[in-house]
Amino acid sequence: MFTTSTSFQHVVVSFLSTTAPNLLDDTESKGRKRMHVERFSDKKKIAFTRDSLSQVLYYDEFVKELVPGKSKQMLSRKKFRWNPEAGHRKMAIILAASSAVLALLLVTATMGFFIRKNVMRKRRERKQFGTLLDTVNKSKLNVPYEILEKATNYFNDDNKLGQGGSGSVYKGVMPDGNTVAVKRLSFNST
Ligand SMILES: Nc1ncnc2c1ncn2[C@@H]1O[C@H](COP(=O)(O)OP(=O)(O)OP(=O)(O)O)[C@@H](O)[C@H]1O
Repeated sequence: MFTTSTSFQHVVVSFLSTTAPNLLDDTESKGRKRMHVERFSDKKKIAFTRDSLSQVLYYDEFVKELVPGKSKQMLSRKKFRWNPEAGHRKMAIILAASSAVLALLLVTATMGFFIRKNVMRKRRERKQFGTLLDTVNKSKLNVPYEILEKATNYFNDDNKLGQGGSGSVYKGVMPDGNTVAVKRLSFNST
């Protein structure tokens, strides 16, 4: 059922369901409770069409947007004020607020993730470096450079055993009498 009243101030609609737009059909509305609805923001223009109303009814907020009027009315023909824009505005505010909160949560979580990852990596590197340093310090091969110089006769060419990709290899005799091969690393800056 969908008609305008004689004063052309109100639109009479069948109040059937907040979720089923198809119930606006004339056949379906027969014998159902009726009420007056008027536009809150623009009473003079009866701008409702069957389409726009059915769209509005489709929203769950429809009932919440209906505010009881003040004048004397029959129970079955209650007058309501309805601001169709209010629902959208409220929805827009809720959407904006939830999006902002969600975005903030996302940014915080992402930052937290990367900070934690960085801290864990540094802790791991420190641990690994510590282990490496320990190994080198405790190793018997941790020999002072001066001893290697003496052992190889100051990296004399006569002691050279060969040439590798990262340096020359020299024969050396350690203070304890052991013969060793010493690689003298050469760093190329180019
Ligand atoms: N223990 C050793 N005893 C005798 N000669 C050695 C010894 N180690 C290396 N050499 C000699 O030094 C040369 C270069 O050895 P090196 O291990 O440096 O080769 P490389 O694998 O090419 O080096 P790099 O690892 O720097 O690329 C060898 O070809 C060999 O002649």
